[in-house]
Amino acid sequence: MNQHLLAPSILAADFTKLGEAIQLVNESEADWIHVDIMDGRFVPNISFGMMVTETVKSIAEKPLDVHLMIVEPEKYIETFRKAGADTITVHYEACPHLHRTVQQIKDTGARAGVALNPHTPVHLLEDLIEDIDMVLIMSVNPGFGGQKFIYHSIPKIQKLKDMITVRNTSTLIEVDGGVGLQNAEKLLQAGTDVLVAGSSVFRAKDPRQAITQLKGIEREPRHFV
Ligand SMILES: O=C(CO)[C@H](O)[C@H](O)COP(=O)(O)O
Repeated sequence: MNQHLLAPSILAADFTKLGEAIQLVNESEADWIHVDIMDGRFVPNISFGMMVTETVKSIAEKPLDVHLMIVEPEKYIETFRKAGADTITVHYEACPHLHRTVQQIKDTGARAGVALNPHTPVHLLEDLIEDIDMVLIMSVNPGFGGQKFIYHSIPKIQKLKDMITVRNTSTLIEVDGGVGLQNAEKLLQAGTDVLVAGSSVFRAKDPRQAITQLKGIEREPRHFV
C-alpha cells in the first residue's frame, strides 16, 4: 500500500476568505496547495497570477503546486518560482519546445510537471517521460472548476502508469478536474499518485472532513501485466 497525495485547489475557495482556506489546508492532512493560473488565452477564463501566488506562499505551510494554464509559459517560470511555486506544471499543448521548458523548470529547482488536455494522448510523452517529475492528466477541459469528470481519463491514467512502470521512472501521476469521493478510489487504483480536488473540498459542507475522507482512501498497487 502506498499513500497518495492530496492537493486542494484554491480555485474553488471563497476568495473573500482565501487566508482561511489556506489555514484550513495548513491544519489538514492535505499535502500540497494547488494553484491554478489562467490567462484568458490558453483557457477561456482568467483566475489570478503571481501576486496572489506570492501572498498564498506567505502563509502556506504546504508546498505550492502551480498549474500554468497559459500560453508561452516559458516566459513566466522564474517569476512563479520566485513567487513560491514548488512544482510548476506547463501544458504539452502550450509548449512547442517542451524538452527545453521542462529543463528550464528544473533549473529553477522546482519539480517539473507536464499537463495533458483530455484530447492529448499519453504516448506523446514517450520521449520525455524520464525527464518529467509529474504528469497532470486533465480530467475536464481546463478553465473552470466544478465540471463533470471525463471518464476516459481512467484508461488514460492506466496507460500512463504502464509507460512509467516499463521505463522504471519515478514520475508522479496527478489528476485534476471533477475529482471527489465518487471516483477517487478508481483513480488511485488506475495509478494516480496526486489527487487535485477543488469543489469536492471547498464547496463541501465540511471541507476539513472532505480532506480527511479523500486522504483516507486506500489503494492496492495495480499489477502490471
Ligand atoms: O484546473 C482546474 C480547472 O481548469 C481546476 O483545478 C480543477 O477543475 C479543479 O476543480 P474541480 O475539482 O472543482 O473540478
